[in-house]
Amino acid sequence: MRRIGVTGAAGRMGRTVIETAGDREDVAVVFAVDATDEEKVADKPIHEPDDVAALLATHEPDAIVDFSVPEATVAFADACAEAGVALVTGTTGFEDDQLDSLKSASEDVAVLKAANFARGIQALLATVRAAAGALPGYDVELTETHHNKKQDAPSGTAKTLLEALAEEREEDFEEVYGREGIDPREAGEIGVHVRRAGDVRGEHELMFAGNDEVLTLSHRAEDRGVFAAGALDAAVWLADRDPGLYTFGDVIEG
Ligand SMILES: NC(=O)C1=CN([C@@H]2O[C@H](COP(=O)(O)OP(=O)(O)OC[C@H]3O[C@@H](n4cnc5c(N)ncnc54)[C@H](OP(=O)(O)O)[C@@H]3O)[C@@H](O)[C@H]2O)C=CC1
Ligand SMILES: O=C(O)C1=N[C@H](C(=O)O)C[C@H](O)C1
Repeated sequence: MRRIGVTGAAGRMGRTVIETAGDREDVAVVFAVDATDEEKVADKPIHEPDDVAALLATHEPDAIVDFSVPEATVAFADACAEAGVALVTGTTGFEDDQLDSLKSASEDVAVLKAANFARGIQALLATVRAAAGALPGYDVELTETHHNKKQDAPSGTAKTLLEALAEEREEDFEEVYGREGIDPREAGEIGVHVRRAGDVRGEHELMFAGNDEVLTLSHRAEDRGVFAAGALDAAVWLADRDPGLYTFGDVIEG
């Protein structure tokens, strides 16, 4: 049984992590932290972000599972590094200096950062890499859709998909965000399109078009439970790892 602290616990994902953990026998939530005024989520008392160092010392968790906001994640990573506790974070929207801070923390403890904990996204990444290699010169357009409360755009997953394309595609490309007016597509562009509506959990679609054919690759998360389950799997996997920066792909590969 792995002991888990949850940060961002009162958010959409934090609540789902607590609920999902409650249905599992391999993890137990030993504390919950959020900036909210709410006193409890499920049966877990909510502690203030400033209490994290004390909570780590008192409860000695195996890992923190974090879905919060970038500046908070950086503070939690520093506290984890100080306490020798592994960190799993699904937070997205980091600036470069914040990513550097996570990298620094990973010199002291195991840190796993993933923009998407759905296993289907790992399969999509592998398929996108294969398509990018097999279809040189094809036009590529990426569309992502999320709920109307999402803060960052494009999504962390969209950025990860673009990184995978950049690694595999022979030609350099430039990302173009939406189009308007007289603005014809130029060779080497990848159009990135962001939609925000309702409570869509998360949809990503890549279109490869050329040679009189179109290949469409897409993934749709149907419930936040898929992200929570992946993050908890990652925490169980990460608990005994050496310091370093890990990906969800590392968990899937075993
Ligand atoms: N990797 C993945 O698979 C997934 C990643 N995400 C990412 O996870 C993050 C959270 O998403 P979601 O749950 O929808 O967002 P929410 O806004 O619902 O949740 C974030 C929570 O973090 C809290 N928070 C803000 N500041 C702090 C702080 N300093 N310390 C502790 N908690 C704090 C917020 O409180 P308050 O509202 O009071 O400010 C809120 O309760 C986003 O970056 C999102 O993109 C989401 C789904 C899946
Ligand atoms: O904010 C969300 O909801 C999601 N965020 C992640 C991202 O930015 O890629 C993953 C998922 O699609 C849901």
